[in-house]
Amino acid sequence: MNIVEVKNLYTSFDTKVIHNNISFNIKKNEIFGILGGSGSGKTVLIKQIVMLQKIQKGEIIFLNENLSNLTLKKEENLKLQFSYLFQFGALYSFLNVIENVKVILKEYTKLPKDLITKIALTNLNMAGLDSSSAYLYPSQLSGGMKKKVALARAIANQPKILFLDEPTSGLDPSSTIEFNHLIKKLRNTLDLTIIIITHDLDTIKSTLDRFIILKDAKIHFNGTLNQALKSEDKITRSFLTFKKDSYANKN
Ligand SMILES: Nc1ncnc2c1ncn2[C@@H]1O[C@H](COP(=O)(O)OP(=O)(O)OP(=O)(O)O)[C@@H](O)[C@H]1O
Repeated sequence: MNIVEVKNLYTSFDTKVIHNNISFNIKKNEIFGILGGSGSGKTVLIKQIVMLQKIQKGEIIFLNENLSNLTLKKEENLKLQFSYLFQFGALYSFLNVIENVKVILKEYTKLPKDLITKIALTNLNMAGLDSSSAYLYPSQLSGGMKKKVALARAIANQPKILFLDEPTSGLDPSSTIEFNHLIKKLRNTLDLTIIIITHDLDTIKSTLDRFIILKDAKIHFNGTLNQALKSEDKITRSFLTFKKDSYANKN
């Protein structure tokens, strides 16, 4: 089953074409990667799928709904089905960890306070944090812990789909590996479909089921890691190596 179908999507700003009739699908339960150099249109693409940016030409079918002709009610309904973790997914600095998670539960549910606290703690545990971190403030957390709190918040409203924009940026290699494990675990335990914008080699190699590479406003590659590893195309391969001057790392 397809969760997202992008059909002949065309996007331009002024005279610059960002997506030139691109088409691809994202399947249920996939961990799907969107790769591409800086400015290749990855964030715009995700923003169009999550209805934060207008579709200019072409179609996006999201959970069987055509985003170009949604009623307000359908749009509201769709928005309940996913979470979007922004690139610098900031926490509220004036709220402690558990309050940061509770914000979402208070907004989306009418559950009693003690149950909200229990659910928030469960979400924190699922995101790899134990209850001893629950009453710390963001300024007292490491970068990796902040990402986990943001992830706990993103899963609090029980989404079916999670969009992550460069979730491991700024993390050291071991925190990156830990975060990638967590993403896979969450996909399995919560039956999620996860869509990730990433440049991270560990994420590409260990976490993604399939990915696309955007280049020159087109889909340059669409396939699995194994298919990419067999490819002789230089650009595709540059996303699989750490070479300092590679296309993927020019950012
Ligand atoms: N609302 C907008 N108006 C005009 N131009 C825009 C708008 N949004 C994005 N762009 C331009 O579209 C291009 C693609 O932007 P986008 O943010 O999708 O790139 P990206 O692939 O996510 O890059 P990065 O990896 O650097 O985050 C960029 O040239 C950007 O300046």
